[in-house]
Amino acid sequence: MNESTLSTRPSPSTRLSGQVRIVGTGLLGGSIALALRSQGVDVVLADASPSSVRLAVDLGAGRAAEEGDRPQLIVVCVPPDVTADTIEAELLRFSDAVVTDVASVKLAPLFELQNRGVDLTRYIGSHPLAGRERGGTISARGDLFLGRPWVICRDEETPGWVLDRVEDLAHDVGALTIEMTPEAHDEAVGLVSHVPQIMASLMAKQLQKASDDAVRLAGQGLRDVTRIAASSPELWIQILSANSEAVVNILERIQDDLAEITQALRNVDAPGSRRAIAREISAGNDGVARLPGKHGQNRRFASLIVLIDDTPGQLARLLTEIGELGINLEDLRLEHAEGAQMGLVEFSVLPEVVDKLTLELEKLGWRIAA
Ligand SMILES: NC(=O)C1=CN([C@@H]2O[C@H](COP(=O)(O)OP(=O)(O)OC[C@H]3O[C@@H](n4cnc5c(N)ncnc54)[C@H](O)[C@@H]3O)[C@@H](O)[C@H]2O)C=CC1
Ligand SMILES: O=C(O)C(=O)Cc1ccc(O)cc1
Repeated sequence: MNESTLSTRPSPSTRLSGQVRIVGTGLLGGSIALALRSQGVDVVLADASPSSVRLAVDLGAGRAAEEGDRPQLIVVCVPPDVTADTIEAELLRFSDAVVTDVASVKLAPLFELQNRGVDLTRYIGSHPLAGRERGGTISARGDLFLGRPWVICRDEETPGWVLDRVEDLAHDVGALTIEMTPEAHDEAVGLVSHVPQIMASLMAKQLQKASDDAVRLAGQGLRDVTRIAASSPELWIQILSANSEAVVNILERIQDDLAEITQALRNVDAPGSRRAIAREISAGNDGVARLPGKHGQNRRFASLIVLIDDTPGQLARLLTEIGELGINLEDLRLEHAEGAQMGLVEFSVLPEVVDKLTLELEKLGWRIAA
């Protein structure tokens, strides 16, 4: 698709009605832009790098920003260390637009803006918990946010209409909104995103000097725990230094566990050693069972997650349409994030029909999460 073929008529279920300006057209900005364009939203693109904008336009992510644009919503998708500057500049330049950002840390940019005395009435920080280990416009994907959590950090002073616009953005790209304070957000992502990055990098670092024979034996377990080790050091130095307190607290707890298991393994036959090792592994079993989507997983079946709007009759319509396709469902689980305007329906089906079901449901206009 190119500029001339872009439709600017939103599809009927789309909530945003006006123009959206994306500042920073890399992985996150490009992905948000592609998702909004697929819903028919008018998207304008800006980036410090003109070639990044041109590539995003070529990929069908919108049109280049120009004088006279009147965005109703601006989404700042630049690296964390220039996020506050960019938010301030956008609030000044567009005096009636709502501004949000997607930086992986929420307190540091907020403090920077507050210290400068910027009026933050039209700003809400947010963070989609969706990404990839590779940045850049070329890695952008319109389905990146389907079924993923999108944290919104409002405060008591945030007007309802400002909150609505950011919730509409998350809804239109297929994400599930979760309200949190910036403090709670930074502590939570320390655990679910920032420390996992360090653990993946440290494990992958061990492979640097491993023999070719050892590396050749690598199976899925190693791949699972090291995938995000391919992430950009430039981005992560910014994220980790902006959330160092939360990260250090967790690293210290892990250090204690590492010391315990190392000690037990040093002397496996000492009384209590085996019990200590089993306790660590079994605590890990309990932890992994808490991850959403990990309950009662049945490996005999393939699973498929469909997003439904939180309106009466949606689930019934979905089930009827699957019935009409003649596909048998083995199991069904409905997840409804509190406060979200969407539900996730997870189906279990025989592995040989999952591709057909995905294809047919997409043809019927349903949104399928990755
Ligand atoms: N990479 C990931 O998986 C995720 C990243 N984030 C957050 O999203 C933000 C963007 O990250 P990515 O898209 O991964 O990075 P990226 O490197 O793919 O894209 C960043 C873009 O911002 C542009 N840029 C840099 N400084 C700028 C400035 N002053 N003004 C305008 N444009 C500027 C760059 O040219 C680049 O195109 C970061 O704040 C990051 O913390 C959030 C969720 C996931
Ligand atoms: O690739 C993945 O699975 C990630 O989890 C990427 C990621 C990186 C940074 C974020 O703030 C959120 C998500």
